[in-house]
This record gives sequence, C-alpha cells and structure tokens, in this order.
Amino acid sequence: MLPFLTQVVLALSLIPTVYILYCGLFYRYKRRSLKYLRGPPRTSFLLGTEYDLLLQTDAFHLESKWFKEYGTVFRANTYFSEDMLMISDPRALQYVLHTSGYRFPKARDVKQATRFLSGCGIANVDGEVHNRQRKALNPAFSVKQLRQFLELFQRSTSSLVAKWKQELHASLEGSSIINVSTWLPKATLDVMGESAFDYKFGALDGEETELGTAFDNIFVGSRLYPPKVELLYRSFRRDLPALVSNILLRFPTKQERKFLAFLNASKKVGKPMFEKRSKEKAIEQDSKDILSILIRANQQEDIKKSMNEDEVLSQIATFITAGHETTASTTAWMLYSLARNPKQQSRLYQEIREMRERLGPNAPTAQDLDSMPFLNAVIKETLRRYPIIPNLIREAQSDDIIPLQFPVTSVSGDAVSQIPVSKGQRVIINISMYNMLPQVWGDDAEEWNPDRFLEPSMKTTTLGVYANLLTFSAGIRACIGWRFAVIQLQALTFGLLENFEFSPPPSGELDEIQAIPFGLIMPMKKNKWEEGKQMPLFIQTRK
Ligand code: HEM
Repeated sequence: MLPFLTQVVLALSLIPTVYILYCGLFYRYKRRSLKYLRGPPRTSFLLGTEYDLLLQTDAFHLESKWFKEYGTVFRANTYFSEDMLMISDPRALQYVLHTSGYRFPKARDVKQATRFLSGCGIANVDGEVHNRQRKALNPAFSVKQLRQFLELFQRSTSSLVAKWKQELHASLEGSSIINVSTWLPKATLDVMGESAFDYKFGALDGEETELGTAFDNIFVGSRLYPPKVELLYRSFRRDLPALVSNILLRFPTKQERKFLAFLNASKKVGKPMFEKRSKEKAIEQDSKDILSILIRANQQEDIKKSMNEDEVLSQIATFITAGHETTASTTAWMLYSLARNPKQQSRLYQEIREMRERLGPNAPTAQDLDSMPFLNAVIKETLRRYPIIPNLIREAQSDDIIPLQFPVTSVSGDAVSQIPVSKGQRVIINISMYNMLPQVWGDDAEEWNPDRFLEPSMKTTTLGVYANLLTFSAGIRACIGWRFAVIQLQALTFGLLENFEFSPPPSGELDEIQAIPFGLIMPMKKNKWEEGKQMPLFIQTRK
C-alpha cells in the first residue's frame, strides 16, 4: 500500500490527466455525433475515414463513390472516431462559406499546423484580424492592379518557352519528353517573388536562393505523409484548453519543424527587404503592389488599418506558399488534359493562331485574352475538373443549423433538409464534389469537356468567385489571388500552346499518372512516389 501522501499526490495529478483526455478525446466523441446520417463504415477507430481520404491514390475517387451512395451530405469519421460532416450541397456551402460570416473558421488542428508555415499571415487569422488584413491587401488584387502584371506573366512564359526550346533543340528529333511539373512551379515562383515582393528567385535559371532552398526543404527527405502518430498528436492537440495546447505547440512534429524553418527563412529574407523599402521615399500613396501595401499598413497609425511587423513578414511566406504551386499544378493538369484530347488542343491552337494573325508581333492584352472563348473555357474546365485544393476543413464556432438544397435520406429513411451541428463540429467542404455535381454540371460532370462552358443552357448556381466554381472557395475567405491566377493561366496557356504541341509520351507513361491528395493535388507516377511530381509530356515545337 502506498503512503497516504503519495496517494493524494497521485490522485491530484490524475485530475489534469483525466481533464486533458476528456477535452482531447471524449468530449468531441460525445457531443459531435451525426449518427442519424448515412455514411461510409469506419475502417479504423483511431484514424477514421479522414486517413483513408488522405491515402487515396486518385484524389477524387472515395468522395465520388460515397457521394453517389449517400448524396451531397453525409457522415464520415476523423481521427479518434469523431464524426465529421462532408458537404457538397450548394445551399449548405453557401451557408457555411457566405451567410455565416466567420462562424465556420478553419479547424483548429489545421490552423495550428499551418501557423508553423505562414505565421499570422492572412490565411491563418480569423474574425476581426482577418477582416483588417484582407481590407488592407484587397487593393493589390484589383483588376486594374493585376493587369499591370500581365507583361511580367508573359515575360516569364517566354523564358519558360525558351528553356523548353533549348531542351528540344538538344534532341535530334526536335521533340522530347519533358516533366512539366518540375518546370512550371519555377516559372510561377519567379513571378510571385517579383510581382509581390520585388524578390528575384531566379528559379527558372537554376539559381539557388535562401528562400527557394528553404521552400524546397519542406518536401525534401520527408515521407509523403506524416506518420500516423504525428497525425494523431495533431488531432489530439486540437480540443485542449489553450494553455495546454500552447505548451504542446512548443513540441512541433517533424513536418511542422520544416514549415517553421521556411517561415523563419522568409522572415529573415523579408526583414531587410522590408526595412530598405520602408526607408525609400518611393512608397507613393498610389502604389498598390503587395510590398508597398504592407509597408503602408505597417506605417499606419490607425490601429484598425495597421499591421505589425510580424504580420507583414508572415505575408511573405503566405503568398509564396499560396500563390505559386497552385497555379503551376493547375497548368500541369491543363496540359495533361489537352495532351489527352488532341481535337480540343487543335481547336485551342486555331483560336490562338487567329488571335496572332490579328495582333501581328504584339503581345495580347488582357482584353484580347478575355475575348478568347475557347481559351477561357479550357481554363475554367481545368479548374473545375482538377481543383488543386480538393477540400477545406472547417469547424462550427457555435451550435448551428445548416440548410440543404437537396434533401438526403437519414439512416431511418427520413428525408433530412437541414443539419443541426454542435459547437466544434468538423465540416469538410468538398470542393471537388461540388465541382462535379451532376445537378449543376450535367451527367458528364466527371469528364474534362470545355464545351460545357460554351453552352448557354448550362445551369448555374451562385457560388464561388469565378465561373460558378468552388475551386477558389467562396465568401469572405475566398482566394484573394484568384484574378492573379486566372490572368497568369491565360498568359501561360496562350504562350505555351502557341509554341508547342503536347501529346502523351509513346511509352504510355501518362497512364501511370495519379492525382495524389498531398495537401494539393499532385501528379505522381503509380508506385513511384519517390520520384516526386511527374507530368511527363511529349513536346514538339510548332512549325
Ligand atoms: C489556381 C490557383 C489557385 C487556387 C486553385 C487557389 C485556391 C485557394 C483556395 C481554395 C483558398 C481558400 C483556402 C481556405 O479557405 O482554407 C485560397 C486562399 C488563398 N489564396 Fe489562393 N488559389 C490559387 C492561387 C492563388 C494566388 C496566385 C495567390 C496569390 C497571388 C493566392 C493567395 C491566396 C491567399 C492569400 C489565400 C488566403 C485568403 C484568406 O484567407 O483570406 N492564391 N486559395
């Protein structure tokens, strides 16, 4: 028998342990039950179906299978067997993303992990702070401001074209298989650095910069997915009282330590850049590039409009991570789709040639690019079919009721037209499933078919910031850079298709490409993930 005092000490130390376990695990299990909704069976008590979604080798396969079986709203499980709500119903999405304002913030575990990557930048803050940062940054993303970048987008596309031509000339046949997935992010990284922060990555020219290396290191040497124990640890941290989770956040996972190294490098590079520009008289009131805007916000005395230095420096990491791989991967999937659909590729080339005949040697203006129906249909269809961010993870800030457009059938066979949710309920916004809803996009929604955007009969909902798509999300947290991305996609599509013809490599390699949901939808070869991103295309210079 233990001495009485030891028993007391043990009993007392048990209280916080039980409390932590209650908050971390049992509380969520008890409160957030959606048992009345149908959904896929649980495959693992600890990891739930969220882990199955993470591991799938075709990013849209499982959701699509479940969606066909259970409808536009169903139940799945996250870690520790907590129920999560999967939604692709238009009215439910409208409610969560638009109507509710900030009442469905990003899930705490997601925010805790991404905070290591991009600090207190706009993507990781909520409520009033987000509103303040967004208002300050909005002018950098106006149509007028972004059109000024078109020339930079075209210059960077020309550099990429020159690099590929060099490769093709080096081969005797004037054609070659190029892994476009390694080149495109270099072009978009250079553009992001120069347009937003006046920083030259020189990635296309193979230069090594401190920031570029730190970004690459996030992926180098890491396994594709964090080990299960890291995922469970991150999930466990989510519901703990702030005091306890703040202590645990001092012990980041291996992946989070890499994120942090990139954030620190971007702050280190950004600080002198920011200080130098701050001292220059050149920050005129009307200059609206991101860096000038950040500097002015930092110099603001009005607390409702200002940003402190940490917020300003965190935006550098935020924009680099949010703004280059997204556009690059979308372009890779577009070239993939065009290579697989040679007739559509010829139609696109025909439209580009007609525009070239009209322009002579001049580069197309933003109006010229907007006036090309098929080029824009190809871009929209690629964004629809290959949404680079396939889902968003949110949680209810308070008890709420989510309305549905298309009622679903409950376990007991009743029609359900609204879903009551408790505070903390995990809600998965299925971007890819909304983008493929037959009710909106037709029975061939799983096909890549740009013509659907040329048909006046196409049904529309009023969701999303561009082309009725959810690819850039919607509402107050929609992608701030969507116009930037669209103009860059227009410039890349015009420039690359004008110069090259893309086809599947004769070896059949393209059939091995899978859409892997590794944060973003990454193209990788079946059973060869260790080779990294792969989109090998047979490229010929156009005569
Ligand atoms: C095809 C390209 C792109 C896609 C598909 C895309 C998609 C998205 C999505 C889905 C979100 C919402 C994320 C969430 O709520 O968790 C988002 C947010 C964001 N994106 Fe993009 N994005 C793209 C390009 C860009 C570019 C080029 C920039 C910058 C120039 C950018 C900057 C941002 C920022 C800063 C946010 C956070 C906005 C906020 O929380 O207020 N994105 N993006």
